[in-house]
Amino acid sequence: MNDQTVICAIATAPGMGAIAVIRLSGKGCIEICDRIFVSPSYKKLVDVLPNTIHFGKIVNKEELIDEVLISVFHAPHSFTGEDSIEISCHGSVYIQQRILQLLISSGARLAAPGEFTQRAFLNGKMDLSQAEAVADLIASSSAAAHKMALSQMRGGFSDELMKLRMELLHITSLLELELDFSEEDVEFADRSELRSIAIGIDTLISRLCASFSLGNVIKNGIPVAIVGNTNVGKSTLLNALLKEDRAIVSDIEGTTRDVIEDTINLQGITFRFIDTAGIRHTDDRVENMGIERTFSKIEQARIVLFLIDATKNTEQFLPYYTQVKEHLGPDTRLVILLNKTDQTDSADMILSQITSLSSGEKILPIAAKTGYNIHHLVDELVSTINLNALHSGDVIVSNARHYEALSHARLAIERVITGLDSHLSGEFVSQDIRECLHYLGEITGQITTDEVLGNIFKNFCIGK
Ligand SMILES: Nc1nc2c(c(=O)[nH]1)N(C=O)[C@@H](CNc1ccc(C(=O)N[C@@H](CCC(=O)O)C(=O)O)cc1)CN2
Ligand SMILES: Nc1nc2c(ncn2[C@@H]2O[C@H](COP(=O)(O)OP(=O)(O)OP(=O)(O)O)[C@@H](O)[C@H]2O)c(=O)[nH]1
Repeated sequence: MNDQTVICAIATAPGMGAIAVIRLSGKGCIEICDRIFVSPSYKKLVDVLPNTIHFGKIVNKEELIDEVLISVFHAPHSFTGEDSIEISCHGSVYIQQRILQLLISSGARLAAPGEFTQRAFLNGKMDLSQAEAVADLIASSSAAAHKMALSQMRGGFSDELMKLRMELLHITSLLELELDFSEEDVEFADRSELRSIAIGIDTLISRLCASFSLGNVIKNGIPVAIVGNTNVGKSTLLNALLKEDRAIVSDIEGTTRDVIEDTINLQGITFRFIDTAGIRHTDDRVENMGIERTFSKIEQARIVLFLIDATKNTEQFLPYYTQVKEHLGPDTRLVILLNKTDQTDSADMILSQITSLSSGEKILPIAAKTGYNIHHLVDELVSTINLNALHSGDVIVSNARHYEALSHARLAIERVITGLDSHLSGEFVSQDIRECLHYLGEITGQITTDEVLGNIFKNFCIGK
């Protein structure tokens, strides 16, 4: 089933750069390169030692295209597990395209997105969850996302799944022993021992499932809705937070800074700030639609920052506050920000009024314009997310596909437990164990279909 053809692609980012890397993989790729490569000693790449680098020129018959460095890898000791070549050329877009075309006319074909990593998976260099982590690693733009992807790529999750698999196989072997002697009506398997193993598995799977809520926000950013009247200082606050940010600033693909979403890395975590329309009572239909959207953003947020203007009286507060609270999810944190405190002498008074009107939420006096207390706000935002699991090296599930498979696996193991409790025949218990194994196997790719693989790798970059 494995496609053995030689694939090629530009591995570096599209566009001009100092140097570009073109990679090839598959049996015959070294011969293909020899057709367009001339080394100063006329030595052929097929004759060089693996894991060596060679200077020379890329030519199209008599025409010189570039001076390059070529690295040679022999199967199975390469990223893909196949014979592979990397050509480092000068990073001109023209040169990159010319070399790629020469390779194609010499017998290689253009790689599909993720095809190198897909081959690494098919050749047993990594399991599917590790291959997916390669894409996450490339996409990671915060310290937390980077750490999580790296741990998954290095097999942290795979090891955990392997442990679960061994335990499940252990139960099956005990049960199957019993089945073999079923007509003798012997219970080889100590059911209470089986039960305690199954409970241990259930606990592990449940912990992995629970980690997804953290993994998901680390990967996709923590949604923070900023609500408040027009002119309370929402944009100014975003700018102040941007200044606080000493790490990389990135925009979520497909949105622009001046629209409604800004992503900001704060202390190594990505936050997704969602600016919303002001809430007020109005008969204007269009405005009401905007307000409805604000409520739905509040519902989706993990943190809601409710801005109020300290230079105005507290009448602005209560109607909003009640409405915001009505739309708050069970795990959503509300923080009240009293802004523009630099512009008034009565900030303390407003603060105590609001404290008595509210019900125990954190209220922080700030001045977005001067930067006053913004570092406290940052600490507050960061402290909402408990990163202990990440720092202690626990496996964190960040992939929706894995989460779904784990949820199914959990249902299956829970059926195993109820089955054992109700003295169900070993045959049926075994079936649920096999189902649990099946779902775990979907994560690592031991059980997979071309369709699943296609869906995973089509989202990779070309050349990866
Ligand atoms: N130039 C270049 N840089 C790169 C990669 C690459 O393929 N090429 N990588 C790729 O995406 C990443 C590094 N990952 C790699 C993983 C394994 C092997 C490899 O050759 N493995 C062999 C040999 C291991 C060994 O010598 O011990 C193997 O697993 O058998 C290469 C790169 C990031 N940087
Ligand atoms: N003195 C003072 N002025 C502020 C502060 N924060 C914002 N402002 C001013 O308040 C005005 C409105 O600020 P914006 O950040 O545009 O407010 P906004 O909530 O984004 O407004 P809309 O986009 O209309 O919803 C601007 O003139 C800001 O300079 C602050 O902390 N102190």
